[in-house]
Amino acid sequence: MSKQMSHLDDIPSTPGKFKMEKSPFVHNRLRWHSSLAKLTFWSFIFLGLILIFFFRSPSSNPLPQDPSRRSLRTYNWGGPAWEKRVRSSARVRSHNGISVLVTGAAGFVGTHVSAALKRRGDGVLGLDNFNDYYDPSLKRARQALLERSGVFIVEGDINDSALLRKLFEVVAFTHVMHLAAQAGVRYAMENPGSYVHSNIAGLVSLLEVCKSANPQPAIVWASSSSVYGLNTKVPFSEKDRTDQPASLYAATKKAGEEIAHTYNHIYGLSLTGLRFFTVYGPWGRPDMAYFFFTRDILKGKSIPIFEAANHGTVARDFTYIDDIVKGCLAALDTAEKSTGSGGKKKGPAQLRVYNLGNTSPVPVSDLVSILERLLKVNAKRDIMKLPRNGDVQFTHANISLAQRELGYKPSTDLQTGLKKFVRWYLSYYNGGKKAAG
Ligand SMILES: O=C(O)[C@H]1O[C@H](OP(=O)(O)OP(=O)(O)OC[C@H]2O[C@@H](n3ccc(=O)[nH]c3=O)[C@H](O)[C@@H]2O)[C@H](O)[C@@H](O)[C@@H]1O
Repeated sequence: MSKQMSHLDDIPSTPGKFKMEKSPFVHNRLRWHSSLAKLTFWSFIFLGLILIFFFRSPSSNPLPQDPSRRSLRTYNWGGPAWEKRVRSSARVRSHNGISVLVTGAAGFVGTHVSAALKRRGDGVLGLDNFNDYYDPSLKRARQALLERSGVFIVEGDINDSALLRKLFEVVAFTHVMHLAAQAGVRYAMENPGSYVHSNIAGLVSLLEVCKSANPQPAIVWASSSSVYGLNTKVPFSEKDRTDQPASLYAATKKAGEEIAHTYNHIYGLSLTGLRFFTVYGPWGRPDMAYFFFTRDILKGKSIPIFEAANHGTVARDFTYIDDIVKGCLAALDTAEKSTGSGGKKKGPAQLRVYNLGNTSPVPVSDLVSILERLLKVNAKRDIMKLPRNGDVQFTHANISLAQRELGYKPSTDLQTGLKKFVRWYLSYYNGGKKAAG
């Protein structure tokens, strides 16, 4: 940049005057024209560089988020070959199987749910925008994994109504497993717009298309334990208040639950919200504490461990991915049909919300101790005050409703689950030699 500036500095700001002093009139005119051409030329170069800098800048930021730019991204979809792949991926291969559109299929939970559905013979089509909230190469690796088991992931955004309508034209999905979202509690302060874009506008865009589809699908979607916000009564029950969210992320998930109510009420869509409690496991999300603690312990880097006021314990009801997958499949299997058609409600439809947690909260410092034992490395603990940017002190799920109605019964404790995570982590990142994103 400074080099270009120096070129610009060479060009006099009043070229005519400058040359008048040194040359006869004709020469002056010629030199004036050539200087003007030079000025124009370098101005274009300068402008070009600014544009290149502007468009390239997101990739140099580890968490580049401009949701509007994301939605401007164009995706290639359509055409006979593409439709054939869509149909084949969504084809049901077992007796009584269902055909499911899984949004966020290249995400952590989306990948595991898609693989599980495919394994039992259901039709599965994925949808994902492969955004760069965290290392997209991990999403590509999950995509490759799913591709090997016959699941095609369509590349596109849930805000693209034309694409969603096309998918429903090609396949009469019986169910939608909606897992596409802007996740993460603390990041909401950095990029609030991305939460509104994905968790509110994206949800409405999807429900609009679902309500007009014929037949309407039943929808199961990811809400969050964070809707319990600042509640102090534990364990958290579905009957408890959810009107004091501590982060914008939580507020958008809470808004999602209200939006679900509206679409159920007006259009007869069958809707089930699942409040996930800090899901972890192999192929997990690098923005989550257990994941980047592992990376940083291995690197010998210190890790920030949050502590509440007066050395109060910060704890989470960490829930292993396989238990969550079982809960998701049970929610799909028990979902009743939507009752509307052609955008019109024909009768009351099912509206449900369930906690999917582990029912045994673990302090974050104990999580670190387990990781130290599994990695055989001592962590450099940096005890910090719990930041007031969305974090809550603890979460703890009451799961009796999910137990009763979904047969949900989590069976993996944190020690066992983290062992599986660490084994995956070490093999995926080549024994820690390759850096995690
Ligand atoms: O259960 C949920 O609803 C939410 O669970 C997680 O949110 P969170 O529980 O905050 O998960 P992490 O960011 O992995 O944090 C886990 C624990 O580690 C603590 N932590 C986090 C980051 C850090 O640097 N240090 C630290 O001690 C947090 O306070 C928290 O107690 C997910 O990131 C959300 O997307 C999800 O919706």
